[in-house]
Amino acid sequence: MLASMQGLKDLVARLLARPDEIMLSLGAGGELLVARLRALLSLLILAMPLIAALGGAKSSEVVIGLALAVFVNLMAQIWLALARRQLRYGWLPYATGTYDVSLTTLVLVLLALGDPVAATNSIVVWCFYLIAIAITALRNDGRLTLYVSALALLQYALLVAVVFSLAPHETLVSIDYGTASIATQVERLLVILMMGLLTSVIVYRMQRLVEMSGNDGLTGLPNRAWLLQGMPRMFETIRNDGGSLTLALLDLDRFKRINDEIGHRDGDRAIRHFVAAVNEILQEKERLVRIGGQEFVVLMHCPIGSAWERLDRLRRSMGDRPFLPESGRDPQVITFSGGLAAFPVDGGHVSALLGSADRRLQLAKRDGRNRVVARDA
Ligand SMILES: Nc1nc2c(ncn2[C@@H]2O[C@H](COP(=O)(O)OP(=O)(O)OP(=O)(O)O)[C@@H](O)[C@H]2O)c(=O)[nH]1
Repeated sequence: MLASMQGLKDLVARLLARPDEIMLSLGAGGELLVARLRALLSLLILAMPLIAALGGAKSSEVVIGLALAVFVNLMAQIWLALARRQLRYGWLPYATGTYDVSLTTLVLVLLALGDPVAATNSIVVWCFYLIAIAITALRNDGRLTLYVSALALLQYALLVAVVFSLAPHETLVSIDYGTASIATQVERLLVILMMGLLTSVIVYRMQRLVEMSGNDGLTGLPNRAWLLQGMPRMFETIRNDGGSLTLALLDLDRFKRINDEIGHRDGDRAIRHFVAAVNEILQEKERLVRIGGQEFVVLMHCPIGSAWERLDRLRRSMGDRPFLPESGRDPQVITFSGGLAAFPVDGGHVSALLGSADRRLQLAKRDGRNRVVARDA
């Protein structure tokens, strides 16, 4: 019971939180997918007034239908152009979500002008509320799903209230659409609510999976997958806003020997001991990433000279904080070697920067380990 309450609290907290950069970047990809889908579906809408004309609809209805279809296509192209700019516009998913829901309401209002029951009993148009909510799952943002669901509930409830209070009682029976009943409308509102809750759970689950695939189980640190996804964005921010970035590649020295001496379990704890020490020197927005067994990357927002000074100070301090194995074996001093590379001087993309840092790490190892190298020999 306590565990399920905790799970629920976690779900709500996560849905209301701002997604991190990786999640937002995946969401921007989802926004582009939605925009492409919308553009494709809008083309199909163009065919509807033409089919209606062939079926003998009134010319005024065909003209209104055609004008609406052209408007929908124009908007779809505008949303597509904006979505192509990826993360540039944080408000875009909210604008497109509002548009999708409001367009559905608008079409229902237009239907209501001809036949009030069409607004309350139409199945096809009403389903677009559910589609608008479902496609928010592709944006990886719980706040967006909650917002679009609440908007759909509110707009549809208002529409129904207006139809029932303004339309004369005898018009609430239609040959084409049947009878408008309050009970059916309450059911429809419940279905919208259920779709909102279901989509929220899908977003929560997707966020958890993305997080798990980008995190290391032993230390909880981001992993190589996270690094490869997150770094291009970090480069872009530095190119646009300025600032310094130094990548440090750190590798524990002779860790095989330490493992042999204290055992694998204590070896794991020694890795966490090292991670805690590095975390202490990190400043805001700097990240430590575990890219391999005993290999780590530190992303530091400072010039390479100060990065070297900070890491070398850490290296020297490791002797003052030996690791105490649980097995009762002798305390172990954990040392590391490091290679540093500055963006963009030593590399303008991930593999070039990692390559420069690795070259310098190998120099540190070759020169006896327990040292940090920031220049090629
Ligand atoms: N306990 C533990 N050991 C690990 C983990 N990942 C890698 N290792 C060990 O780390 C050791 C790395 O050994 P090597 O690559 O030979 O390097 P090294 O002994 O550190 O020597 P140098 O890097 O040359 O200083 C291996 O014995 C791995 O088993 C882990 O998650 N836990």
